[in-house]
Amino acid sequence: MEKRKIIEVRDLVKKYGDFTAVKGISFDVYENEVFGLLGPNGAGKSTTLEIIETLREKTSGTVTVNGLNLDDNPEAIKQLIGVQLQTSGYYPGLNLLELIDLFGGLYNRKVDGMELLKQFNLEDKAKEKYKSLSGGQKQRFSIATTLINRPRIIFLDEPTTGLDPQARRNLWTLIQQVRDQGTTVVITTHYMDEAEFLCDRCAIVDSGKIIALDTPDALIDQLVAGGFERKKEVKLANLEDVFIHLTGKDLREE
Ligand SMILES: Nc1ncnc2c1ncn2[C@@H]1O[C@H](COP(=O)(O)OP(=O)(O)OP(=O)(O)O)[C@@H](O)[C@H]1O
Repeated sequence: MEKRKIIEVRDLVKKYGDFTAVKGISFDVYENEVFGLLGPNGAGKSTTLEIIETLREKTSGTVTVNGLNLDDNPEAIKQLIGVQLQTSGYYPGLNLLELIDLFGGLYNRKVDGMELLKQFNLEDKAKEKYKSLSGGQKQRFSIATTLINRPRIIFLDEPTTGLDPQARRNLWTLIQQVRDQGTTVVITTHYMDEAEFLCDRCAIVDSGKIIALDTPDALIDQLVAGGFERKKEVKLANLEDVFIHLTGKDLREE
């Protein structure tokens, strides 16, 4: 079956003064996939994401979201997307349920806050304040809030930075569940293990250009077909496997 394009980016350029951060990139995101923008610090991932999210002006190029041109329909695009709010938006006096109600009100949506918290394993924290949560819980809450306006697409900028291995794996599973329930997910990351596990397709961005774009498997196969071999013998497990084996898969933060 032909996959439907939900985001189309063509020849996107972003200049900050004399510096060109994004140098004419083009890519499509298909409906219902996890699409990753991978790259080192400063590659232009966040800039690209923020332009599609209507949060940053582009210099040139075309962005289309669900058939809507970004130049003509930014407000309509905002209705279709879910973005992670800055933590400064989490009023310190409110608990998680109250925050969800507040955000729902901003979007003019009635939200079942408890159900949303349950989906992200946070039901026990409903009456807690954001600042009392662990790092993993904060990230889970932040991702939960992207779903409040029932968006078609959510954008997650480095969602697992700073989390321990259990919390990262837990978050990967939750992100896949969000996709499986029908939401397209666009993430940025510079963790290749994360991209390999989580992304259906990914674009590797370097110095403002896309230098490769495919499924993780296809990218690896292309490298191997070109004669690449790892110098070291591949071990059957790595140090993270040892860590998870010894400390268990369960989240520790509760
Ligand atoms: N407001 C700005 N003014 C000037 N330069 C900027 C601005 N925002 C970003 N840049 C520069 O543009 C380049 C791309 O930044 P961007 O944040 O998009 O990269 P990134 O790939 O998301 O990196 P990171 O992983 O570090 O977040 C960097 O060199 C950055 O210094």
